[in-house]
Amino acid sequence: MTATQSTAQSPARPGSASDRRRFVKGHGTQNDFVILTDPAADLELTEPTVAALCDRRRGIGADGLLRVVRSAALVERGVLTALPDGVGPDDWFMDYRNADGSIAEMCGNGVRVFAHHLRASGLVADDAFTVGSRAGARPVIVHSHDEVRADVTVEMGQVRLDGESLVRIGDDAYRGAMVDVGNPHLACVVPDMSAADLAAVDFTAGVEIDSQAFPHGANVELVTPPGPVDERGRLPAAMRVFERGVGETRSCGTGLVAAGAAILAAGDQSTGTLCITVPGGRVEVGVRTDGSHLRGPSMLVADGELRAGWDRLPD
Ligand SMILES: N[C@@H](CCC[C@H](N)C(=O)O)C(=O)O
Repeated sequence: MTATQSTAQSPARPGSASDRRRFVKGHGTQNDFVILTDPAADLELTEPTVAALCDRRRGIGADGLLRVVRSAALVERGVLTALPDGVGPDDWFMDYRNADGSIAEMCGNGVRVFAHHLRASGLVADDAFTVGSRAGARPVIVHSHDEVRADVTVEMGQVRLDGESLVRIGDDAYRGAMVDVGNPHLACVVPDMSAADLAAVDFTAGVEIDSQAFPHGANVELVTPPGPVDERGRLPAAMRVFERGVGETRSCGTGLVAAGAAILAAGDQSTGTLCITVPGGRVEVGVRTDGSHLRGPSMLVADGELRAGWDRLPD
């Protein structure tokens, strides 16, 4: 990862190359991220570099990378051609990359962890603020936080359902709703599927979507039909996810919202609140006619510093 001139031997000063090698590791319901704070977009995040950093053997290991950067800096550096809808030049921008190095428009769990990091590091002093993403502005509320834990709601924007498609997983085919939550999803509510059936699905048998329906790929969710509403009026369900650019992850925030919308649509409803369990925990999803929200935990588990030249292969 090149960050202008290396200052490997000098002490860290704000904005120095050494600062830009500092990272935080965090997760939202075990969807895990490496966070790099790079306000002026000095880092050159190439696909191979991000993939190496997210690799669980060669690098730190994560489902994705979150670069913390000022929105205006991404435009100045040509990473973005223009500010996305509703994003101001001074907003902190979540520059999200999947573990394979590819860019994705949005990451719901990522926004929770990103907001927690901004708040815990003092980069933001309020509990309510806006995070920029390629899918547009994402307002957040940090209900509570300390250095390690937070409870965060993200306003996830409009959910769009647009027809149906199929996915093959091994020898089985599942039909699902094509859902746009800023990024593409195929959310399959599988009739009669129990939580035990869901746990037994083998994603390693191969996951094949229709590339004509999803020319840019898609994230795939398998979801149980909902149970009876809980004491807070929320529909409970369980979900597993196979993410574009990553593989199976233990949670996916945009996928949870897509699953929520698909569950409601399967019951001929377009609005409602759900409590969805994933392998990494549980979150609340709300779908309204004018938007949606995701509420759940964030954990920041470690701070560290990459060594200069970490990404150079041995001779
Ligand atoms: N884990 C994320 C989604 C990350 C992006 C996704 N893999 C894609 O390529 O669209 C989430 O929490 O939403």
